[in-house]
Amino acid sequence: MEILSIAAIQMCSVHDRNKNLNTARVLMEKAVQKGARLIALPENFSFIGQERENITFAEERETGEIVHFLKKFSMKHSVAIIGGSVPLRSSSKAKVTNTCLVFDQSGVIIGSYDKIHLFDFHLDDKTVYRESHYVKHGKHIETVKLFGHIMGLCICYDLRFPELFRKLMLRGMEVLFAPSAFTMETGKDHWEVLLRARAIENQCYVVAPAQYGRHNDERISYGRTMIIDPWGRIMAQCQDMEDVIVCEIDFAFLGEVRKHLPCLKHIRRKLFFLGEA
Ligand SMILES: O=C(O)CNC(=O)[C@H](CS)NC(=O)CCC(=O)C(=O)O
Repeated sequence: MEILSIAAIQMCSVHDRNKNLNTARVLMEKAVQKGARLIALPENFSFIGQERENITFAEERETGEIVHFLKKFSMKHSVAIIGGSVPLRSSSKAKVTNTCLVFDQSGVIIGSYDKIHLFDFHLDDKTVYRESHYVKHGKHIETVKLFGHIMGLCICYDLRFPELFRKLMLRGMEVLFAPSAFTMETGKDHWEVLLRARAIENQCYVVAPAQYGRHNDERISYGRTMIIDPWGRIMAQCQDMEDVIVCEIDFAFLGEVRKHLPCLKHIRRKLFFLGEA
């Protein structure tokens, strides 16, 4: 299939899980009405509260409540879902994994990615993030095949580590998904630049569903959910509110970009230790 309609959803998730799931459902239904065959949700769409509470809500990969919600939606509407991220139980009681689950059009989990780089950030005494205190580092990169095309996965803070995307590209990535919750402080200067750089240097589509707005007294996310083409142009961008965008991803265009500007063929793999994908 050369053209694929993909939706990216922007939410302002809060402490109330039912409310978040309802919002997600309404926005995902809008995406279906607009013709999307694949829907991507933001990081931690089901819950944003105190960091540690993620441990309380962590669920099992196959049987959890959120997992069930996504599976049911996928089956009902025959759409594939990139499930933003959800906290899943890990081998350690004190830590969860920050995991992106991928469902095919029939609701089957066909892949998952555990966030590798964790956001430990000290802006000032009011703004401190210590993700590694309650999340276990992921250890593997992940690509999945949907609609005959290769999709790469990352989450939020991962965007700052370009070696991850080189590896994904060498595995054949055509679309990168980057479910996120960038902070207002960093997002205003870095978000768009990081995403467009990833698209330009790997000549792939980038779909970046984000959290937007004030979640609680301490926390504001930057938003600006966007979909970017392999030439680095922004195809669509959410308004500053809960919103959904849908774009037609054109794999023939991706082929044209790679043919006319063959920089991926000019990589000096040995010099930069990029032998194995
Ligand atoms: O913990 C939650 O509830 C949701 N998860 C997040 O907000 C995560 C971990 S704290 N945020 C980021 O990775 C922001 C990265 C970022 O803003 C940057 O790289 O500048």
